[in-house]
Amino acid sequence: MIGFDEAVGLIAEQVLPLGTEQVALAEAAGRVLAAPLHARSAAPRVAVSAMDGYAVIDAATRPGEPLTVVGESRAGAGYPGIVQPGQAVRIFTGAPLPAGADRCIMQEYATRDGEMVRFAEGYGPGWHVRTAGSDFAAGDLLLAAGTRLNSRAMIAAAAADLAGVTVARRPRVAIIGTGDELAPPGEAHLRADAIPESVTFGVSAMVAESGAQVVHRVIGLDDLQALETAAGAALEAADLVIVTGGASVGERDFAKPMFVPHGLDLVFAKVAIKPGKPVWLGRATGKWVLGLPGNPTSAMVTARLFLLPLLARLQGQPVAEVLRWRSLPVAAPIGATGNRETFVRARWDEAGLMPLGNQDSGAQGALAQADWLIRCPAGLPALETGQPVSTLPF
Ligand SMILES: Nc1nc2c(c(=O)[nH]1)N[C@H]1C(S)=C(S)[C@@H](COP(=O)(O)OP(=O)(O)OC[C@H]3O[C@@H](n4cnc5c(N)ncnc54)[C@H](O)[C@@H]3O)O[C@H]1N2
Ligand code: MOO
Repeated sequence: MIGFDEAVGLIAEQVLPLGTEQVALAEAAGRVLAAPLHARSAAPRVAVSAMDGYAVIDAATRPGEPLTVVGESRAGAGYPGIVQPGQAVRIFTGAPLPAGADRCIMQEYATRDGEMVRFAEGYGPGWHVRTAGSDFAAGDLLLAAGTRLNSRAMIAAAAADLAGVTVARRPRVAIIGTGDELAPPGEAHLRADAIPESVTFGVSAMVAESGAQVVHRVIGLDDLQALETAAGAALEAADLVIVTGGASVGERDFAKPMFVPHGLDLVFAKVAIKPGKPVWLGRATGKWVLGLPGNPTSAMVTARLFLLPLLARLQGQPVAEVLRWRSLPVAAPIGATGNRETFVRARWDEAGLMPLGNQDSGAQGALAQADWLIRCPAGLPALETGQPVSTLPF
């Protein structure tokens, strides 16, 4: 059995990016950039107005003194002439500042009388001009390689005036849930001894949230021969196969045996953590195989701690991208930690970081509340309210 840091270290070291592809910007949301993204042109490309009002020459403008309005500048159609002393140009937010003008005065300060306009005292100190390149210059690095294109990053990528981007190939993921007791949600109540299959739903959601693609999802009975066949099909379809359940030591725990005929080569099996000790990682037919324990809370905690780093590496990101530990004060006492490093489930409420009352590794209801993990090293004495703990968003 190895420790948590050692297991993550093996993922960081051994899992390599899958490769890259070019995609249209419209298809790029959620993907990870595989190359740095530089701006094609400056933003704004020319000086523009930040307000609706009038473009003027500051040195030739005084409160109360009328100016002649000689034209208009709209976003998309600037004023073609050069503003002269005694002149103003009607201008709108985002419109190019006319040549000659250096200031925009908000229309709230303007009194218009036919072709003439006058401004009230107090229109300063803002000049309301966004100078060319004040956001970024042509060639500026806007997004580093490894950045996930979230909603904010998509704005920057589009503003760079690029039609397409180079991104990491999306990992194809197959998920196999195992267990004779599992029934599709909605059908478990129809059969004695059945329970609703929940774990692959949570794992699929996590895969999708991390930019990968679930290409194959099956539930297998505890029958080794059938599971071996299912393993073969999953390995064929995917870059990563996740198998849930059957990770423990019972006679019907087939998660590892089902991959043995496919040449399973283990990277680690069992990690000294609670929950999730039976988690394991291996390779078969050149693909990655991650085994998660069947207990739903154990499955989701180990998915957070090992699946996300694995998917990050496959998409060219460092594991630190998804394991950003943050020190926060705990809002209630935590009992002493046993001999396994423990990841306590917590939620953020009005008092702050609150450990959940239900820490059962089979919990499903409490999982929905658990939006933080608290990392407690093995042998840690009991903690009092207010003590700092190492945390990770769950
Ligand atoms: N003698 C020992 N027993 C157990 C040990 C051990 O070291 N010695 N480890 C325990 C730990 S820790 C865990 S975690 C579990 C892991 O067990 P498995 O990965 O073999 O999981 P299963 O036995 O298949 O299932 C456990 C539990 O979870 C339910 N389950 C499984 N899959 C799903 C699913 N897709 N959706 C909903 N629920 C699922 C299953 O019905 C069981 O209740 O082993 C301990 N035992
Ligand atoms: O470690 Mo198991 O994951 O406690 O239930």
